[in-house]
Amino acid sequence: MDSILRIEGLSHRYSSSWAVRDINMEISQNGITGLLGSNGAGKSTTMNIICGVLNQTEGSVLVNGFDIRVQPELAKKQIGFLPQNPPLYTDLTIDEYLTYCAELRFIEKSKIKAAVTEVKERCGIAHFSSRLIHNLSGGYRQRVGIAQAIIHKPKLVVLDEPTNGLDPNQLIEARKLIKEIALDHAVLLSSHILTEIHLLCKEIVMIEGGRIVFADSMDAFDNYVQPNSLIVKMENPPATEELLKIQGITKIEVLTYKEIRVYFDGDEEITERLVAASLQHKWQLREISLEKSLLDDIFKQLSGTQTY
Ligand SMILES: Nc1ncnc2c1ncn2[C@@H]1O[C@H](COP(=O)(O)OP(=O)(O)OP(=O)(O)O)[C@@H](O)[C@H]1O
Repeated sequence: MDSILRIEGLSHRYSSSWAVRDINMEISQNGITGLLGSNGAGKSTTMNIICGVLNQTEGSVLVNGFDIRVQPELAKKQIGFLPQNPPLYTDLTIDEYLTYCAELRFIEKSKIKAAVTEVKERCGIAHFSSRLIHNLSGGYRQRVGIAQAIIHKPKLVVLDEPTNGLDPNQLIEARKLIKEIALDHAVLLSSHILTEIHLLCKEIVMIEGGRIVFADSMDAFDNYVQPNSLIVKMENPPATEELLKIQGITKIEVLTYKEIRVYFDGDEEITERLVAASLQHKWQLREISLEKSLLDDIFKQLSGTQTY
């Protein structure tokens, strides 16, 4: 794989307890990779190490080929980081703050103004250029945080719970912005919310108790947690035996007169077969919904009961 980030055998211990244990992962040059895990799973620790904010106890992190411990300056040039608590100077205006960030990133003096203008446009904050950051809403502060993370055009953008605490409208806007950024950057994003990762990411790395419990494409994750039951509502439901004749259906549970739970194995083409049978026999199908596993169940399933 053409990777921008390669992590090998990464472990970290705070005083006596291990927060992260033997993390191995690789992410490619573009697209969004989601780091999913419940609170305390080790997401921030991993991200802080990737970005050189924290020195790991064991293992290595290579960013675009540069080891964050051996060549920290070169490695950090490749990274833009939005930590869980955005490092904003709230007494500065957006312009002042982003100019300062550009200087910290060693952007050439003559190019700073253009870089600030470009990033403000991209993050939709240009109209608030002279507003003090403490007078911005949470959503706009987050945009400023993202702006400082991409001002130097890093290859890898690391966003630690970037959508946390945003209201529904801000959430939609933030997702849009992150997707847009991923068009020309590799993005690693953490969240404890499966839906968030699902909506945004093409790859998913799930950690629990400091260890990776699942790492693959979002499609593979979907297959892994593939529901094997459907709720079906029909005006004129047939007898259970009729439904069991449909290929793939393994069990029927009658919930109410017009509502049944259908268990199936194999792929989701079962929905097409059900629709076709309903049309043919005039069962008057009104609704079909796949039953998705709850995140808690998936966590339990993936993390097992391992203790260490
Ligand atoms: N500075 C610290 N000193 C001691 N233990 C810490 C420190 N920071 C984190 N931990 C512990 O390390 C483990 C992993 O924490 P981490 O913050 O990386 O998890 P997280 O997945 O980011 O969770 P959250 O979403 O709640 O921030 C937790 O058990 C946490 O209590």
